Formats: sequence, structure tokens, C-alpha cells
Amino acid sequence: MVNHGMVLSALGAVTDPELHYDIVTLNMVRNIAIQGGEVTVDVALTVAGCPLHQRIEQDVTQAVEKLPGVSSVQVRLDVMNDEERRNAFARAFQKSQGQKASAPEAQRPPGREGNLWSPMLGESSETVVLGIASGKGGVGKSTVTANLAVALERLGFRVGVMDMDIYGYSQGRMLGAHGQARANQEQKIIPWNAQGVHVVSMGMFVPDNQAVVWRGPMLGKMMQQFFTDVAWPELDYLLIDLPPGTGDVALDVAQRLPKASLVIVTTPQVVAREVAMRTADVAQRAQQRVLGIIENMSYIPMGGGERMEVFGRGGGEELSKQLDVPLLGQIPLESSVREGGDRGTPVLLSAPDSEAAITFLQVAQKIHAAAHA
Ligand SMILES: Nc1ncnc2c1ncn2[C@@H]1O[C@H](COP(=O)(O)OP(=O)(O)OP(=O)(O)O)[C@@H](O)[C@H]1O
Repeated sequence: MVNHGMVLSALGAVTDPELHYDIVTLNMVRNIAIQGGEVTVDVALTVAGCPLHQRIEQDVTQAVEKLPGVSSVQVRLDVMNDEERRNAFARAFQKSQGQKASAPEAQRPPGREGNLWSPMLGESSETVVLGIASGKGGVGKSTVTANLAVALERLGFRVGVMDMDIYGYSQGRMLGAHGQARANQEQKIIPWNAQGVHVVSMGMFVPDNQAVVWRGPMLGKMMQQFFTDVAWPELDYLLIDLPPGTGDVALDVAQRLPKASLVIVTTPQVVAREVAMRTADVAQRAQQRVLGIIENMSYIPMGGGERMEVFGRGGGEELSKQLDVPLLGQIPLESSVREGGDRGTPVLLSAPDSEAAITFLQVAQKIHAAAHA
């Protein structure tokens, strides 16, 4: 005869596809009712309209129907309230940090209130903190970060870039900054000043182009140090170039920088959009604001308004509709963008009249409007 404990332990093997932890740990199982061989499981999703609800429903059914004595399984889906959702994300975060529960205070991630790594992260701070995320690698997230930073600087704002793409760090090269880290009298790291933008990157700490070996938990440690150990000047915008990745990265940022908004970079390709969707989905479920979508490599300008759409079309627009956030712009694929990045003179400075440069400026304006709406 099947009992409550057997069902619960079977459900312990069902994982939330994005948070990567089991639905029991995440408190997603609200109730289990058993009548003879008929089992009913009430599952609370983290957010209404969760695109992965069918998968969860299917996994729960499969896990429970295998148990001896089970004749039928009914899964009833509901949605968590705000507090339940916060707890679920906190649990996922604690798990992702392993032993962190007993870590010293300074290493704990800041909560929504107090214990912030930097006054920049406080609710009352005027600094807009934007994580630039992508999901899939190679879509041009770092290029977009560097150009947006320069565009915002050109618009008259004080801009910082934190290169958190730890093993793919490239902001120094793209913005034309180099040299080892220097410290001020208080032993705080002085950011590079490149093209008027203040930059901190892993590239300051490793000899030329050496590879960095790192594991997931390092992201948090590095981010903490990049906030606490750097002599950041007053900033209007801090852009964080995030490593590519889906759930774990978005979750990390949501937990550590609840004030930050995300800008998602994708390409017109369906596969890039789908991966970006997963990143955005986790961010939204963690109640982190997604400011908008930037579609990169959208088309090659052929002159006379003609466009060649090498990577297909519609990825950015589709994603913005799915997430109900604005499409901030479509950046063309132009050799001047790549050359600018390789030479350390972003296209906005090396070819200011190019279509890409003009689009970056427009996107920066839209970001400013959206961030202050
Ligand atoms: N709009 C564009 N036009 C031409 N080349 C581009 C454009 N955007 C990016 N690139 C080029 O594509 C390559 C990948 O870009 P980038 O390094 O910015 O991607 P990424 O998403 O940050 O990659 P990763 O996720 O691996 O860090 C670079 O060589 C860059 O110069």
C-alpha cells in the first residue's frame, strides 16, 4: 500500500528544471492526498504561466506512478504567493552555496535589506545597476556591454563596467584598457579608466591572456570583491557583464543584487532566443526586473535600406513578447563592430556614423528612459 512518506521521497527526485533543486526542498509540494491507489499531488509553481509547468507535471506523474500500489496520479498545479516564492529562491540559493549557511557574515549574500556590499546597491542609491546577460555564449553580450557603456558615457553619464565574465573576460581588450591592478592608499583597487568608462575586470589580476580556472561559487566571491575592494567613483550606471549561463547565473544575481535589472542579449536565431528565455524566466521568477531585450547581429546593412538577415529574423521580438518587456534595439552585424572590439576602440568611437553606432546610442537612450520610468 502506498503511503505519504513513499510519495514524498519519490517527489524528492523531481527537480525544478530551472532552479535545479528538487521540488520538495523548494517547498513546491503543497499537499499529498492518498485514497486507496489514487494519489493527488498539489504542486505550487513559482510563477503563474511558468513555461515549464508541463514538464513538472509530467515528472511528478512519472515519479509517483512507479510506486507500488499506485493506480492513478493526479497533479494539481497552483502558484506560490510572494513569500513562498522568496523562500523557495532562498532555499535554492542556500543549496547552491553548499556550506555557506555557516559562512562568516561578510561572505553572506546581501538580503533585500541591509548588509549590502556597497552603498551603490542600496535602495536609496541613484546608481542604476544593470546586469547584461545572454544565456547562450557568443551572442555578443560583451560587445554590447562595452558599446552601451561608451554610449551612456557619451550621453553624459558616469559609467562603470564590472567584468564578471570571469573566464571569458574581455572588457579590457574591448575598451582598450590594460595593465595590472593598482591600489590606492586605502588599499582599494583603482578601476581602469578607458574611453571615459571605469572598468574592473579579472584581466587586471592575471598576466596577459592567461586562462582562469574557476568554479561556480567563485562568481559570488568575485562579485563581492569587485564591490567591496574597488574604489568606485560616484556612478550613474554600473553595467555588469555576466558570464553566459541560464538559471544559476540569473539566480545568483537575483539573490545578491536584488536591486539590479537585467538586459538580455540575444540573436535572431531560435536557439539563442530559447536559451535567453530560460535566463529571463528564472530572473522574473526571482522577481528581478528584466529591463528589455537587445537583439544583436540582427542583419547586415546592404545600403539603401536593404538588409541581409543572416541569422533569421524575429528572435528578439518574439522574446520581448513572451516576457512582456520592450525590445530595446536591433544591432546590425558590421565588421566595424568586431574591429572596434578587437582594437579597443568601440564602434561608437571608431565609426560613429555607422548604423551599429547609431543604434547603440538609441538603445542607451531607451535604457535610460526605461530605468527611470
Ligand atoms: N554586431 C556585431 N557585428 C559584428 N561582430 C560582432 C557583433 N557583435 C559581436 N561581434 C563579434 O562576435 C564575437 C563574439 O562577441 P562577444 O565576445 O561580445 O560575445 P559574448 O556573448 O560576450 O561571448 P561570451 O558569452 O563567450 O563571453 C566577437 O568577435 C565580436 O567582435
